[in-house]
Amino acid sequence: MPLLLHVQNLTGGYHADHPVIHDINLTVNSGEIVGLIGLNGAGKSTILKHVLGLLDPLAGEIRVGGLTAQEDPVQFRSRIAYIPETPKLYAELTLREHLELTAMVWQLDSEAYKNRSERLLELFRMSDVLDRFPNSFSKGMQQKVMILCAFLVEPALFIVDEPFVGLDPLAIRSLLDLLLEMKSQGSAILLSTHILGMAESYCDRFVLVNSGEVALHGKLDDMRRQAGHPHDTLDELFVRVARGEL
Ligand SMILES: Nc1ncnc2c1ncn2[C@@H]1O[C@H](COP(=O)(O)OP(=O)(O)OP(=O)(O)O)[C@@H](O)[C@H]1O
Repeated sequence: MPLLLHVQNLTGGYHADHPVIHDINLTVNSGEIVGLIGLNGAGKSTILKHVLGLLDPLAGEIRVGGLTAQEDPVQFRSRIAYIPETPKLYAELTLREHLELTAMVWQLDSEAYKNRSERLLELFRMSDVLDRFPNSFSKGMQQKVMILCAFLVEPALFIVDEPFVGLDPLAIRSLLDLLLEMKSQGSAILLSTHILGMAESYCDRFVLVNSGEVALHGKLDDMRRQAGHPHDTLDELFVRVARGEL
């Protein structure tokens, strides 16, 4: 499996004199879902912001398909679609215009746009609100706009930050099915979530961060071995790390 995302010795944060993540190493291969998990404030979103190129590393390096954001910001960014924790929408654009703008920026051809958008709108039951403005949408519907835009692009790398909050069970199922579909088509997916049962079922590997550092990583069995608790669930390992037992 080709290496898609390579984060090497990343130290970073919001102020040069106050790093909040330290010496982070993680990889995501093509065709793989990696779960990024940790307590509130552990540093997950900060890692994701660095991967997206929204923050500059204080030390270390991030490569997507072999390229850093500094070498070629446009190419770097074009390989990534991001589903943020909180929907970020344009109040003055309808759902249709959000989709059209996304297609334009990512230079989708009209056939791919038509096929993908029709399927996604139907899957997430949003066809009827195509010409409405998102500020009239519920929170879950707003989250769906972000999801539709990301899956429209079908990028090499998906960055997904706590996407399940506010979604109804049908939408959660559709999102998980789509992530599995993208994975089988060769996309790499880095998924941050607090829903550990879901992470355990869907992720191939994990990176468990605690206080800005990687505490455990690998497949569930690797982490059990690192922790010395061969029968733990992901949830039990998480609690041990959070309590400072490991
Ligand atoms: N915009 C910001 N400016 C300064 N510090 C920040 C900012 N955002 C987050 N932090 C700090 O960075 C640290 C890591 O926060 P981060 O948002 O990465 O955690 P998280 O693991 O994503 O948490 P959560 O599960 O609550 O989303 C925390 O100490 C937080 O206070």
